[in-house]
Amino acid sequence: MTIKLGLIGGGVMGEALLSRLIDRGIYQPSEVMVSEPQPTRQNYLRQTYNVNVNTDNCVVFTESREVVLLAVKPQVFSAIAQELADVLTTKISPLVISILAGVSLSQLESAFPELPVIRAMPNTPATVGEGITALCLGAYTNGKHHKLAQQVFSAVGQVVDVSEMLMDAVTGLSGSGPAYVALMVESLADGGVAAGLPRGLANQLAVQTVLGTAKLLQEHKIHPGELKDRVTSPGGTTIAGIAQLERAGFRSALIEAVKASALRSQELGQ
Ligand SMILES: NC(=O)C1=CN([C@@H]2O[C@H](COP(=O)(O)OP(=O)(O)OC[C@H]3O[C@@H](n4cnc5c(N)ncnc54)[C@H](OP(=O)(O)O)[C@@H]3O)[C@@H](O)[C@H]2O)C=CC1
Ligand SMILES: O=C(O)[C@@H]1CCC=N1
Repeated sequence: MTIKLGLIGGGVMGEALLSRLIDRGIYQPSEVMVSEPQPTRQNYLRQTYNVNVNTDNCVVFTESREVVLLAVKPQVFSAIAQELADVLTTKISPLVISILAGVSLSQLESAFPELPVIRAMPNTPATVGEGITALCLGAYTNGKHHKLAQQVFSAVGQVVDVSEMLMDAVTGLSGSGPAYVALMVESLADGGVAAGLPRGLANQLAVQTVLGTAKLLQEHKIHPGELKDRVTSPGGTTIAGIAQLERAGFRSALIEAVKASALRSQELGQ
């Protein structure tokens, strides 16, 4: 069977994308080859997804006919680029898609000269098809490459095209954002426990509150401020809670978190 998708790095994000792409039938397991250094992880990926697994990134690259997805840490990017340098050819090349935080199109195009590359920033809700991925296209891509990337990432959620100057900000917001939301859910549940709720019920209330609020904002397309006003009765419970959040600098903390993450993304690309 021809390998269509090569995945270099089958960690958290690589697996999130892999699981959904296979589940949706975008790629058959036999059409996928993953490279991973650790034998335990290799066995896990082979057994869980029935995909081909290899330790040699060059084999994964040369065998892949459609897409090579780079999903390693940005810190190992140059080592991988050096490894692959010998097998690069402009004759038949897969589309290279990098999801590495901070690594720029110009760095990708220096590593893969004259090859079609796309810089993408997905997020972990991709695992359940509720991700959002920002794409920016390299100079050697064409409409077919763009369509292919859209097909891959629309299988795991929404897709937006952005100019590269926005990619660090996207990383700070939607790339890292699931961690901030998870922290908020955990804290809401802790608050519920502090107020006397059993842990299981507190977790359920916290998760569903965040999920339902997001769905309401999305489906009714209302401004978050308006929704806040709808919940806030005069002299009621919510305004007492909001006053406390404002005292603790809640909004500012989130703004600064997104800015710090965007800055770190910029640093990782230097
Ligand atoms: N996690 C997230 O929410 C998101 C991550 N990203 C980006 O995705 C990339 C991967 O992140 P994440 O999945 O969290 O990280 P992980 O560490 O979970 O995954 C990276 C994987 O690559 C493997 N690896 C290390 N060296 C090599 C190598 N030389 N060849 C092949 N595989 C190798 C690692 O193995 P080992 O552990 O043994 O070193 C690991 O399994 C990062 O660049 C990150 O910026 C983008 C969006 C969201
Ligand atoms: O924390 C990180 O660096 C990666 C990039 C976006 C989400 N996780």
